[in-house]
Amino acid sequence: MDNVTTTRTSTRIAIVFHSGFGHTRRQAEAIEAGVRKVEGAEALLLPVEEVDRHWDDLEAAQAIIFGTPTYMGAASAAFKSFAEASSRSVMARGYLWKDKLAAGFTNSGARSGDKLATLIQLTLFAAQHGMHWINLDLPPANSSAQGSEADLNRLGFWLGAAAQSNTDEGPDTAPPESDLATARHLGKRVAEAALQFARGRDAALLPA
Ligand SMILES: Cc1cc2nc3c(=O)[nH]c(=O)nc-3n(C[C@H](O)[C@H](O)[C@H](O)COP(=O)(O)O)c2cc1C
Repeated sequence: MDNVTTTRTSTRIAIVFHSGFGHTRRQAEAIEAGVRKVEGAEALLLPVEEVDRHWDDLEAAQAIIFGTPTYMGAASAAFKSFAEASSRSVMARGYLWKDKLAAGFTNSGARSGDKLATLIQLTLFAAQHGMHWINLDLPPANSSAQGSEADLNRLGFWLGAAAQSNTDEGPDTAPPESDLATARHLGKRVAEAALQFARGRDAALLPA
């Protein structure tokens, strides 16, 4: 049974992710929920294990949001495998992702957990494909006496959405709601930007 879900509308946002134990999948599903909030946006939730049957669907997307757990201070081996496969299936066939929008998210056991290294890795991956990176656009929170664990962007990242899952909790309770809300924010932001780009491109193609 195919594990891919889609919602039908016009501008497609693909979410390509790996999750070894289900925590990063929760974050990916929150990103998808954020995309679905935007009228005119279509979400494609795609585990890296199924990418081989969906390269064409990725080519048809206006934006691709990349997600991976942070393992050993970097993207997981399964995500890296997908990234390397894109060299043959996307770059070598004519830089098929050039000028698409890109964004990223990661989840780990520790609060920092060296997640920034993973987000930078995702940014470089997108840049190698000639994509335009969309950042998180949320002020860093939980950094004052008034702050709390319930704050959006409680972990204080700028480059993408971060989540932290206690290592003794399963994906039913981790990551916490604040990190899922942060992920929903990123999904919505990317979908809005993708619609702006798509409409701008359409307008630019009209005769003057
Ligand atoms: C091989 C391995 C390496 C890990 N390395 C890190 C790490 O560098 N930093 C960290 O904070 N957590 C690390 N963790 C913890 C995971 O990031 C954490 O359990 C995460 O929630 C797993 O997400 P998943 O359920 O989507 O696989 C590691 C876990 C594994 C299995």
